[in-house]
Amino acid sequence: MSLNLAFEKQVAIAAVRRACVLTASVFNNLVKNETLTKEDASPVTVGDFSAQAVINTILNRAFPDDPIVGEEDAADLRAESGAALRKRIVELANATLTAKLEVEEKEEWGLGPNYSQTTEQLLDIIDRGNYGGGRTGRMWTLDPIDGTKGFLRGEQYAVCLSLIVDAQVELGVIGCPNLPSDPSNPSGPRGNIFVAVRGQGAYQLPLHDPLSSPGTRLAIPAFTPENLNLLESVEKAHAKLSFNDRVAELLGVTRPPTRMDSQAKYAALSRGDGGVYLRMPTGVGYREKIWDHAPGSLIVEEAGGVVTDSRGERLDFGLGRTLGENFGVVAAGKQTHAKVLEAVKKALAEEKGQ
Ligand SMILES: Nc1ncnc2c1ncn2[C@@H]1O[C@H](COP(=O)(O)O)[C@@H](O)[C@H]1OP(=O)(O)O
Ligand SMILES: [Mg+2]
Ligand SMILES: [Mg+2]
Ligand SMILES: [Mg+2]
Repeated sequence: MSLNLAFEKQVAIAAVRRACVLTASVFNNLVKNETLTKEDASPVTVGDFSAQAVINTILNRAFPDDPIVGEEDAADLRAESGAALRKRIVELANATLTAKLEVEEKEEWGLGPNYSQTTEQLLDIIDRGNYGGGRTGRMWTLDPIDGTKGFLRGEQYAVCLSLIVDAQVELGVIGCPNLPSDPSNPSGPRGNIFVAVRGQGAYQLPLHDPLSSPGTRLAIPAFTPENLNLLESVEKAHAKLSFNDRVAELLGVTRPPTRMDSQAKYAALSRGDGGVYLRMPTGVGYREKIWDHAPGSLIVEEAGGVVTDSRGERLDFGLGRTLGENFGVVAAGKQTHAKVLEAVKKALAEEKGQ
């Protein structure tokens, strides 16, 4: 049975939209113009912390009892050495929170000109993201900037928020400020929000139009080997790309992979802009974090896809802040997924035989 999460969805979209405006301005002011000196913090750190402060403020006001599993914590900001960074983050978070209300937003969420926060309040609110996760109850997951390397390159990154209830993702929202609205027109308008509520479908909305809900419904198309391609990380340290090449070969894929940073890969897959998202561990013991997969996996499922690990098992969001032992991620449309899983198992067996 689908939960009625209309209010949660409205709040989550508004929170992600505000954070996307913030991160885009950090990029334009601090990254592109290189106004941060070497002694200053990295722009991505400024963006991460202030975006988490903004989203946590809104969640805390709208859902005061809900815990949040967020990527960042304020320990470094509280240190004496964090003074310059702290000042920048407070300025940026307050500028974002006090901006005028959009039609779908409410003052009760701590938004608008009357809601400037103190430094202490903002540090505490960043630390509202320190929940350890678990199997029962409601919790939000937040990655304020996912794909930090892509963010710095001016390429893909994502602001990622989800609501998990009893270890099942029920709501997912991903903001992709740099993703083209129409994949067939890559130089056309950019900036989209992807949203899904379990049982209610997945949708794409333009980032800059707060009245655009519900948006365009997404459905993963069927693929043949000729038009199939893989979505994968840009960063070699994040996934085993040589393994992907072997799987593509086994599947008879001839198109080159699409390399893209962040959970924008799940968004791209959900609209058929790439047929498989394959992310196998590099073997260094890295554990995937729940905030890196929760919203994306629901959006793909609601677009008609299947998301499992390399054993064919569902991702387990009830183990804490991570997904536990890393068996990789295989995401694709229903028909494609079964074939990809078979190829993945074959490639794994080949590796073992070597
Ligand atoms: N060693 C690693 N292996 C896999 N993923 C990693 C590793 N280090 C960081 N990440 C995370 O991988 C995700 C990006 O993957 P991709 O390269 O596919 O876009 C990010 O969430 C990034 O964290 P962060 O959110 O801090 O950028
Ligand atoms: Mg991330
Ligand atoms: Mg991040
Ligand atoms: Mg990070």
